[in-house]
Amino acid sequence: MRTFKMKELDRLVDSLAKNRYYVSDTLINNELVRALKDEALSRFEVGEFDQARVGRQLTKRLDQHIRRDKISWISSDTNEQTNALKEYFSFLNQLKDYLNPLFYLGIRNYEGHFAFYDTGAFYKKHVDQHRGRGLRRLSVILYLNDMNDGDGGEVVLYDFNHHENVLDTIRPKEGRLLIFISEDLPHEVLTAHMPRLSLTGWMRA
Ligand SMILES: O=C(O)CCC(=O)C(=O)O
Ligand SMILES: [Fe+2]
Repeated sequence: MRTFKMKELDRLVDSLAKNRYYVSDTLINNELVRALKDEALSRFEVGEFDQARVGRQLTKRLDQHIRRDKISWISSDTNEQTNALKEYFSFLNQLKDYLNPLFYLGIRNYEGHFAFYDTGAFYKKHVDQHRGRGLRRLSVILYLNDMNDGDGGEVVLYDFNHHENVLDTIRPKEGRLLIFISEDLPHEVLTAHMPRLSLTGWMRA
């Protein structure tokens, strides 16, 4: 089981407290990233990705105005998980145990899916959790391929006080992990100009 480098966890805590988000290229080891990517690709090959929906009440056409990614949910039942997902869950568990007492987050579980943004796909500005309305505490996104200059697909984070102001623009890179406080940061995914693969999830109370 992976143990953290304390230094990096300290940085994560500082950054979450100060900026509401944290980006790391080293927290998840390369082998695990590779295995998760392989899993995403094999799910894709067997057609396990479905068009993502925004809300049950919306029509499909409206959904496609807001988001165009395709997703494949992961089971939280360890009996149904590959070794790669088991290891990723164990990482999330350790993270939960570390962060809960520091931020009073009360995180108990996790829901997540692989996401595939084909060329032309995007996800318009949104918040993952409206304040006081639900259980998503932390958004955790692991990017599974490199997007280079001109490839699009960057995620834009907006300032928590001034929702019009860009806080940061993050380019996906294989193994890059983005964590942010779900109800604090509006964000969007810019149009991808080449396929973009990620593992997106939420640590929930
Ligand atoms: O993939 C990303 O960078 C963000 C995805 C996202 O915002 C979401 O699925 O809610
Ligand atoms: Fe989101």
